[in-house]
Amino acid sequence: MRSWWGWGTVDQAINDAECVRLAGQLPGLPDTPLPVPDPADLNLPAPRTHPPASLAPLCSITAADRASHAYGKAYRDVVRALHRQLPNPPDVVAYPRDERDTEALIDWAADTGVAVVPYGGGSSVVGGVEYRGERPWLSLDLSAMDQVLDVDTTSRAIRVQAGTLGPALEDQLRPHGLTMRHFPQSFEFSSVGGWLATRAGGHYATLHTHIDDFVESLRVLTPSGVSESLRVPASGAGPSPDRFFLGSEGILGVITEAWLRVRDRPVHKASRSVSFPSFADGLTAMRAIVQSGLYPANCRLLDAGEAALSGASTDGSSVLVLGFESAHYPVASQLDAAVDLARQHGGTPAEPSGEDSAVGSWRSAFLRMPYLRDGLARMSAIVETFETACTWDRAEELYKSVRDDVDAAVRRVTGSPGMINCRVTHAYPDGPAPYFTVIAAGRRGSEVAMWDEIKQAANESLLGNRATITHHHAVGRDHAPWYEKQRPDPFAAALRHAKAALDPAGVMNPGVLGM
Ligand SMILES: Cc1cc2nc3c(=O)[nH]c(=O)nc-3n(C[C@H](O)[C@H](O)[C@H](O)COP(=O)(O)OP(=O)(O)OC[C@H]3O[C@@H](n4cnc5c(N)ncnc54)[C@H](O)[C@@H]3O)c2cc1C
Repeated sequence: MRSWWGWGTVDQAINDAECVRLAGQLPGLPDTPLPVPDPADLNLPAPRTHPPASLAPLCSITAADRASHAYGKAYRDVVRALHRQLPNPPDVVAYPRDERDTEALIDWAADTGVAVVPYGGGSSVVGGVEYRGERPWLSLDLSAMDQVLDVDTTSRAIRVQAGTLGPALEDQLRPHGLTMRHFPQSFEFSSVGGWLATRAGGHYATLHTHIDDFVESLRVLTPSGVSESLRVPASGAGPSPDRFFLGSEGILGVITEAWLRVRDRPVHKASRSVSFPSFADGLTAMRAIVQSGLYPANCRLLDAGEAALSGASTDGSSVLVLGFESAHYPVASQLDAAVDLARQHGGTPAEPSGEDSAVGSWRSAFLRMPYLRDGLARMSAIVETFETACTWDRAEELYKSVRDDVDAAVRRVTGSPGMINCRVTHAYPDGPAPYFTVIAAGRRGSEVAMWDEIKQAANESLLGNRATITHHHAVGRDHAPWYEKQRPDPFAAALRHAKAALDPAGVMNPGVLGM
């Protein structure tokens, strides 16, 4: 059963004793975890609108449905839910079965001024699925639209419905020997439509990183009609309709289907980790590897704090995790070439022995991390991440300056030092995408305000360092003020006009992307 307030499934959540044990590692936290409220006890405000009888069978107004669709899965969402702060849950949650249902729901909303918030897996960490305005609102949950509808094995592409979650997608591709290999950390509980609407980043860390790279064609239901792009491998015909809707985060319409590129399942795999005396040495080695024409499937650099936290190293070194894979040819020689480059830049490779233990520790810690975050949140710790990208010439400076700025903010807000760790999750020939984790002791009842102040400092630091406000977490409502500062004005004006043309009643996800 899915957790209504936290990450993943209820059975995987950290139990009370484990929460207390985890919190023991961070001085200054309370002795007991926040209890998990039952949605039935939340006293949610009564729904302000009701769908017409023809749509009622698709809709729910139960406390469990409304509470579980009130927020995404950011730290501040989890904490607010634990503190029973749900003043503005959706008035109605709808589960359309197909595009026709979706269209009928949007028509009703546009006619009655109800805001529509598309909901895929609900894993947004930027306030993307949480409406903050005054209107009644509908959470449009696409989870019933979860089928791969066509498999073109000749061109190796699939037509898939937007509500399909990561595991259901891969399950439907497996019998064909195919895979998409787009693995965001949230893979298990995020959807194809959500990936497309937020320009998600998968953890195959070079070459095909963003979902953009997989798109052949999109079908989008806007309040003004359906937009379906021509399905071709590439096109130079004017501005791309697919690029226009990618990252639109539900403000222009609902992505209902997509044709996406897939590939043969890999059978050859090789991985190894390399340790470095400093993060700067690791960055130099990483740059050499991604500029060499080798394209590792995994190429991630953990700083000393991150490596220690995930168990990948205990001696203060930074660790580069490298992996190659192919469906068609052995990859050992590519791994050797990358390890050689790392060695030339001061790296010490781990002994090659089957599944490298640093690689294995990092991977299991990575998948377990969201559950640990929730356990720590129940103990009133502050645990959150943010991410960015910049060019290589500024990477080292960015790392230092963001860490210093966030460290100062943590000390100011909490009165004590926190842990600020970094990993580079994606690497391009022209720059890395650093991902920061902040862990600090919060004060019970003030956790969200404390985090918001730290996050504000982080965003200002990214802006000051000319790094993007987000590499793959999207803009949503939380990043909108900083996104607006980075977005060119003529482009903002064009987007505003486009939204007015496609969504004249202004009902589609108001507030997101600053629209
Ligand atoms: C623990 C954790 C780890 C994460 N790791 C990653 C990661 O590795 N990479 C990454 O990119 N992101 C990551 N995220 C963020 C999040 O998972 C992504 O933004 C993801 O793409 C959202 O997909 P979703 O289906 O959950 O979308 P939702 O959260 O349901 O929606 C996200 C936004 O897209 C809109 N939307 C959803 N579906 C549609 C649709 N069909 N049509 C139009 N608009 C739509 C929503 O209205 C909302 O604005 C992580 C989040 C968490 C909590």
